[in-house]
Amino acid sequence: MGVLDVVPAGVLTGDNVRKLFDYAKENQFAIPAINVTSTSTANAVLEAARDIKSPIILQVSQGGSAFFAGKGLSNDGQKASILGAISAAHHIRNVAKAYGVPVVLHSDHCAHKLLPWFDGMLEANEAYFKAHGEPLFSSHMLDLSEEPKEENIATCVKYFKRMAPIGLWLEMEIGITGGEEDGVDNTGVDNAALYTQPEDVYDVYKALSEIGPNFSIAAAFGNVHGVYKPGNVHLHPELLAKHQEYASKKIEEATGNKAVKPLYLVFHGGSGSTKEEISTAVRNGVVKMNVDTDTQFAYLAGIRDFFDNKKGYLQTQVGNPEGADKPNKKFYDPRVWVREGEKTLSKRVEEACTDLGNVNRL
Ligand SMILES: O=C(CO)COP(=O)(O)O
Ligand SMILES: O=C[C@H](O)COP(=O)(O)O
Ligand SMILES: [Zn+2]
Ligand SMILES: [Zn+2]
Repeated sequence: MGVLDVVPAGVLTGDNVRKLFDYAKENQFAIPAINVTSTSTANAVLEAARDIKSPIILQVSQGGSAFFAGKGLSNDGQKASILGAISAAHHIRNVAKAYGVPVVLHSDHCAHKLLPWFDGMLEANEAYFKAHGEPLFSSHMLDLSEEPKEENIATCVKYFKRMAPIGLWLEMEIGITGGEEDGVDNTGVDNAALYTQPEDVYDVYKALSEIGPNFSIAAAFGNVHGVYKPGNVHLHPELLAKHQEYASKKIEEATGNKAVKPLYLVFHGGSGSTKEEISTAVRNGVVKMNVDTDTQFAYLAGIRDFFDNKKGYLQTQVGNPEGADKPNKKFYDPRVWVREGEKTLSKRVEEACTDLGNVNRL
């Protein structure tokens, strides 16, 4: 039995998202969530998933969404980020089935000051639900981890009550991801905030599970966005086992039911992580790992190497090392050099899938 026996190809919504994550948890693998900023990057990620027969998660950040709509648009009131996220979602929905893989369509960190972006996407989901009986996206992340815990949870509860009835998954963050995210600079946060405690994770579980089962928790275990000199990031994915055990114990006390690894956990800052850190995280119930920085670098690599290797063909429209009258159109056509970035991006996505055990899963 494979993933396609459990969920269909194309964008998943509602309980299908949970069915996919349950299947991943039961079979000890996780799915990478790759940040996409254009149709080119989105297609390259889908292509990788198709080639290695894997389900995949595509996500847009607030800045990535604005880029999708075009940097030339004003982002006053998050207008461009809302429009870009909707455009990305429609594009991905339009092509996902053709790639033949199940896709989770997600939006990334949304801090308090970015809530108007979230509100705009939520309105689009509600309108789409009215017309099609399912939301436009699969899931969204709320990141109120900079706020006091009570406020973080209360805001998640408020939004989840609106999301659950239309079949949207919620990812929330408790404990802070270090480094930089969307204009939020977490480079100097207190070290303790980078490691979430089991009691705090359970508080989230308790509050959200009263509304519905379709949510995940990005509990911090030293995660940092970006890639730094070795030794600067101290990841402790083994701590995630304590969250699962604590939640199991509390659930059993409250209901009498035994729950094995009841939490759906999310790994932020996947770039630069070791294979060992990744497999420990998966063993402890991580179902989604975000990768952005490494795939950004991978997209550049193909284009950079093309420019280096074809330098003599890219200086003028006519004239190259093969002759002064030779045209260079087939070298400067963006479909040629952008494609080189797509190929190297696809390879890096395949590597992320391999690290997570997400290969040949359809
Ligand atoms: O967590 C991420 C996006 O939310 C990605 O982090 P990296 O850029 O470190 O891979
Ligand atoms: O927050 C983490 C993601 O890598 C998003 O990054 P971004 O804001 O640069 O798009
Ligand atoms: Zn955060
Ligand atoms: Zn993140």
